Amino acid sequence: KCSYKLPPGPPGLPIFGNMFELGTEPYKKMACLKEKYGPVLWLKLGTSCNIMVVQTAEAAAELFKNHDTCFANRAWGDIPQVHNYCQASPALALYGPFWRFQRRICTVEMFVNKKINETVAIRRKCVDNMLKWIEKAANSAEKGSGIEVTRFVFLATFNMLGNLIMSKDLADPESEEASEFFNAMKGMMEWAGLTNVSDLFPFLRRFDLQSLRKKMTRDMGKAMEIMSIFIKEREEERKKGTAEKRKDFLDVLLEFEGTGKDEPAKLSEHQIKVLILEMFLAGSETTSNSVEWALTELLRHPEAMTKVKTEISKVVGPNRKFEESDIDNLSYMQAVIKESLRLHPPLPFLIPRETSQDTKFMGYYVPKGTRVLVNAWAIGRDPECWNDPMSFKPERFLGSKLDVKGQHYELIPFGAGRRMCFGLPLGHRMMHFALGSLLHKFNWELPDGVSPKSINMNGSMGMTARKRDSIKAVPKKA
Ligand code: HEM
Repeated sequence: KCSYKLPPGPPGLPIFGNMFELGTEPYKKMACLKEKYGPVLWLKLGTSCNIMVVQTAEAAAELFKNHDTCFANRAWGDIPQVHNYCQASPALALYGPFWRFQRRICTVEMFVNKKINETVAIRRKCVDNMLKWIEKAANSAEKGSGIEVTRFVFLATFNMLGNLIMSKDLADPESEEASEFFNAMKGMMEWAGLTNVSDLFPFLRRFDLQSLRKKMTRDMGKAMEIMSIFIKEREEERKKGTAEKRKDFLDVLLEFEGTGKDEPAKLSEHQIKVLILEMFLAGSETTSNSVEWALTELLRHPEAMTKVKTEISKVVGPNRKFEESDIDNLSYMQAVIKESLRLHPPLPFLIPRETSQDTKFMGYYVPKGTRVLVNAWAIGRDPECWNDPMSFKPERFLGSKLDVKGQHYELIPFGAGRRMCFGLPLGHRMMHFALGSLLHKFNWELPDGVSPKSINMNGSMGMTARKRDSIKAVPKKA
């Protein structure tokens, strides 16, 4: 096997490898290395973390078409093992029958179009609340100072998921139980997004130098404890027959009876809790960040803002609300979202995969246990694939068949292949509905003293790549 070489990469330091070379936006740094090292990059972080980075659409096509199974495992660091989370998590599951079962049940019960269409009213209610919160915040903000829009989009997305899954508003500032859950989840998202020294130097694991394991154990424990209360409440309601008529995802999971062969006979409470937590972790920040980047790009490009507003005015008009059913008729708004996802994929490396065996990839030797990152950020800005790749030009998608569904490897914000995002249909719907409603209800302006050119477009890498400075904008009633 050693007649093949490892992919090329910068030599790095002894012991530390390349860990000091990547900065706060590692996807940008890695994209710069493409020129020197080509489509596949090799990095070493600390003493134990070997990373292969796929940097071009061509290399991504090779991975997803010809090596997908061998690259279909996920890497487990120290943190996801807290409370045995990764044993029951679909996003971290090893590629196999339990993961397949989880994907099937989530898709059939939550993400097929029929199910999404049955829950329009839930998202309507959450978006209406979001618009009310924004109006209230705008009224109490200092004139011309702007509000942090993403906060409200995040709360609305969180509530959409809470209602779809458990028929509960979980980001309600007036309920102590709900806000405790919300805070615990926010903590989990923060700890999951930090680089953990224990993963780079496993011999340091027992010291937990950043206290990340401790903090994750605390916050995940809290979230699970509250979930146990929700589950108990629901079981009692079901016994008494006082549960709501609409079956939500929690009901589906509690009622599940499988064959016990390639699917479990019943789901344990732990499996139910992890599956539900995962929907929040995977679906809330990704969606609200996508809306934030899209709104930011529109504020930087007033001509695109005018076009999208004109389109919405024509299709929706002033006398009714923006509805999900309008989305299909708004080709420019769809192009705005695609263009924004091209430039700012919320998961710039997708979710890291891990090789399940030694393998040969594009002429290189890739050992078992290598972490595989697909740099969707670099691919979305590759001049080989895109004309004028750094410019925000939604028009490039008008009349084009390019989409984000994992068939066009130059545009993969939701990934591709077997491990592609299965929340795509819901995420796509929530994103368009939230952005469309924000644009329909308000005219957005930059705060006093901020010009389109002065907006800081730097990102920062946590669980997702968010804007480093959250965008502030002034909503004026349209
Ligand atoms: C704008 C919104 C979203 C974006 C950009 C996004 C992006 C992604 C990406 C890039 C992956 C990894 C794909 C890969 O490794 O090839 C992923 C996986 C996943 N996403 Fe999403 N996602 C979004 C919304 C959602 C929503 C709303 C949910 C559920 C409520 C969700 C649930 C998941 C799950 C469970 C996985 C793991 C799939 C697996 O490992 O098999 N996502 N997502």
